[in-house]
Amino acid sequence: MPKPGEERGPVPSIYSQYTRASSHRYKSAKKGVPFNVMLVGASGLGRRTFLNTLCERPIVNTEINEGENLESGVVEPMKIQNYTVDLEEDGMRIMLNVVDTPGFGDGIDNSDVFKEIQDYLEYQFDEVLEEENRIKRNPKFRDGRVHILLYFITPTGHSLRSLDIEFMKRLGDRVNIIPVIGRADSFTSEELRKFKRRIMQDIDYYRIPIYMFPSTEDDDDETIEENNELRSVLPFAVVGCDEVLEDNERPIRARLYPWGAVEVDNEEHNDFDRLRYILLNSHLSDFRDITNNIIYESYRTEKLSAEDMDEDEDAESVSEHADEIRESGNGNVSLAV
Ligand SMILES: Nc1nc2c(ncn2[C@@H]2O[C@H](COP(=O)(O)OP(=O)(O)OP(=O)(O)O)[C@@H](O)[C@H]2O)c(=O)[nH]1
Repeated sequence: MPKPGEERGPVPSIYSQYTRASSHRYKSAKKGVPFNVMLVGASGLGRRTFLNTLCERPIVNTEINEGENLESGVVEPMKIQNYTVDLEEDGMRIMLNVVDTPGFGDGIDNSDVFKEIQDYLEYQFDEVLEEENRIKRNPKFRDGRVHILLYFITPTGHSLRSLDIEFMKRLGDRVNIIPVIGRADSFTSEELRKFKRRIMQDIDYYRIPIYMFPSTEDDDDETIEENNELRSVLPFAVVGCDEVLEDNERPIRARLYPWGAVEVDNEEHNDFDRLRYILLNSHLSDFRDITNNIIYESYRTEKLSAEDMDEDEDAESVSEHADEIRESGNGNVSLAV
């Protein structure tokens, strides 16, 4: 078996079926595009600060520390919290719904937490499936399918933890996952480069199906080049900050340290700006299309085939039962199925 970092074949991926179904950007800007993002990661990695930074307003009060009970040894169960906010990006209205998961990974056994998130994702698919099967559609139906899950990796400088590997492996075929290094200002440039490389080696070695900026045959050179470039940035190293500083009359979002400032929107300091752009602008339609055309479709096929199989098994056992009765000499059989 090859070691992490050694060459392996391509990761079997849901994205191999991907053909870009729509144009790169939504032009129907006025109506608004619903976009659902999930944030998952251990406590204290800056998920909630990231949410405020992304939305450029205080959506969640980061003064309240969701993970504060950890220090006293009390492990609170994970919560699933929704935040909705209307954003405007480049003339396009985005109805953003962010699903946060405070308490993720705080326990010793996290299998219940994985299941809870999986159930949440699948419940959204089931809701759509039910809606599609209705004779009369509900005009107010809200599609809650999660288009992208940002998975926050702890900035250890080592490799992925088994929690990260198990989680992303388990849910990679239910949602587009982008790994993100939280609190990335804890690294020097060289440390960050090595840490990123190590994580991508693990992702490759453990065959974790993350969103790898797939290109299709129909893509133009510019899109292919852009995707190649973004792939090389993975995982995105982000810094979050609620504070805005006025510097030479230009507002700057920065974390201030005795030795200097880390600017949130400065590409040389971290990848926040790039990630924000792909989420709310360049790749928003891809995330939605892949969710609808590949991930949801494969869930739907899986679910309907399982139901068909259950029905076939029921029918088979009824017919076997009927055969038994016939063989036992009672010819008048009437069975309710
Ligand atoms: N150094 C550094 N600290 C950060 C960053 N983002 C947030 N923090 C700080 O980290 C602490 C936790 O931030 P939160 O945003 O509440 O983290 P969380 O992941 O939501 O964690 P819980 O609230 O425990 O669920 C706060 O003190 C933040 O100010 C960052 O990019 N770099």
